[in-house]
Amino acid sequence: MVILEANKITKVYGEASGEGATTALRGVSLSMNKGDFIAIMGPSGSGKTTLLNVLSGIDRPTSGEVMLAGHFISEMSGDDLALYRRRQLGFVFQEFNLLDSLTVKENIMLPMVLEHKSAGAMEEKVQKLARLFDIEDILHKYPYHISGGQQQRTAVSRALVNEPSILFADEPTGNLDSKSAAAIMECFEKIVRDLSTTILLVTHDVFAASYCQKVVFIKDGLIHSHIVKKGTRKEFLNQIMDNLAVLGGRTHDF
Ligand SMILES: Nc1ncnc2c1ncn2[C@@H]1O[C@H](COP(=O)(O)OP(=O)(O)OP(=O)(O)O)[C@@H](O)[C@H]1O
Repeated sequence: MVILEANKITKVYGEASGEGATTALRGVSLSMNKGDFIAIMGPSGSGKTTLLNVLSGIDRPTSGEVMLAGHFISEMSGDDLALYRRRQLGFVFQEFNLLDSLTVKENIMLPMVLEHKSAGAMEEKVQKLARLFDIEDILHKYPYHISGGQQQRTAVSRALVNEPSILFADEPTGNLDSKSAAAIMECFEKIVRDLSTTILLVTHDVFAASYCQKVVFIKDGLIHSHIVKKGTRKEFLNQIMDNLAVLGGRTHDF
């Protein structure tokens, strides 16, 4: 089942004919099926975040179409799109973006509260996600009393609470130590395997990308190449490094 279909996406920031115009995407096409787990990698400034923002309706393409779960989001009005994003899409960012005045449990429930779900349904959902992400013991705590890894696992639970068609993650391990990063990526693997969640993530982190099924490399606003995991995660990690070396740029650009 096709979840995401992007066709010849371009994105120009500023007046297209003006002096300050920047062409961030030059005709990107991408397709994802239910249960796909894909990372986008590329040098700094290659257009990764722009692509994620356009595919998820945070930003609009200059030209091209984006279809998400059967809807052409590039044609939706602002209000419809905002509602669609809230109901159908999940987001995780480098900054955990939790509300400090709410407990872990209340943070996770928030998207369900906005949808006026019943108390029983919310409780059941929170318990299920808390078990899955090993945060059952901290549900009553506030974000500033838990670790970065626990905050990100809370943020992922919140992103999944309304059962989104797809989860978009921009540098989800960017603020985490390697152990917490591994925990998050293992959570992603688990939800892809057990719940058939569809995940698209942007990352500089080769280790994080090695958990994905496929890595798409972009350079100068165009898809340069892609690789699909066939062997072990370690083998895939080495393959990703080789591809990044071919892509060019300094190692710390990735
Ligand atoms: N709001 C904006 N206005 C103008 N130009 C922008 C804007 N956002 C991004 N750009 C430009 O578009 C290009 C692609 O940027 P983008 O942030 O998508 O790259 P990236 O691959 O995510 O980079 P990084 O890895 O450094 O986060 C860059 O040249 C950037 O300077």
